[in-house]
Amino acid sequence: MMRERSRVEETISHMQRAGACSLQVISDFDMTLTRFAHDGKRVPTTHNILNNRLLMNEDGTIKMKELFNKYYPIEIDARLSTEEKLPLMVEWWTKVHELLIQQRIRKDMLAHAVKESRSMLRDGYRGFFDHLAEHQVPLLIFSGGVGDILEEVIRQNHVFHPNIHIISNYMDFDHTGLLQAFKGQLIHTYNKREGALSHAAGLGELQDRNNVLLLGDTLGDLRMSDGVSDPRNILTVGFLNDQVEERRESYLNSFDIVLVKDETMDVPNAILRHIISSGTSKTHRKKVDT
Ligand SMILES: Nc1ccn([C@@H]2O[C@H](COP(=O)(O)O)[C@@H](O)[C@H]2O)c(=O)n1
Repeated sequence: MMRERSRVEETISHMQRAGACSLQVISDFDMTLTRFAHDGKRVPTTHNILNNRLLMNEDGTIKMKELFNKYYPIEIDARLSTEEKLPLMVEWWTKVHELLIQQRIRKDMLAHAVKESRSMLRDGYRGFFDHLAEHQVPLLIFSGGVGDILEEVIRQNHVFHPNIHIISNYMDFDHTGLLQAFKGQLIHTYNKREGALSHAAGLGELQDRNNVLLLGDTLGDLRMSDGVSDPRNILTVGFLNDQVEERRESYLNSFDIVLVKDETMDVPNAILRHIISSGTSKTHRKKVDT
């Protein structure tokens, strides 16, 4: 579904003329680059991958599920405003991080937990990651999930390429490899603007790339591009995975393109193929300039 077809086409056409050298991709991770569901079951988020007997005791796994069941419906509730949700999201993340710290999670078990999990990137992910890397288009992954797990998921799928930058919640381990804290400022669904301004704006590689393809699954993700300096064209794609009828209107009013219960990267891949393949490449532009 599209908001205003002609405006979307015009934006894509501007981005295509500017080509790969002007482009950056900013994406959320959980339920945007990863699938929402597979075979009728939810695919775990990075936080939920930690909810594994290898890492947590039974009491811990029960508490973590209870917290998910309490706060996730609030996160996606179309009747609540961002302002109403914000303190509750901080409460959720804080409680879960405290719980994970109490569980004394071991760093050397993380890869194993990811391997055992049902985590899955969306169909067509390889084309997405490889194409961006091949054309040296930076991919900024901006996630309220757990950075260490996120990295492991993309590593185990063999797509952790050098063009990737990650802003997320990273674990801090003590000298024996036990989780003792989370590093830096907490990132959750609805404070991505602050993260964008304090982290993304400083990434040198992103300077002069004023065309943005933004991918997200919540309205909070739209703020991920707030750190882009001098943006020219921003095309936003929203994955509407859950509570479709309740949220359809707000997604259509907020994202340029809305993908409903689409577990693939087909649409972002088609847009990227169009922008990257026929646009002005770095080498071509240099030749033209000289
Ligand atoms: N304890 C938690 C906290 C959050 N989540 C989900 O993870 C998503 C955050 O990651 P993004 O990559 O999407 O920013 C968020 O949407 C929550 O639903 C969780 O599962 N457990």
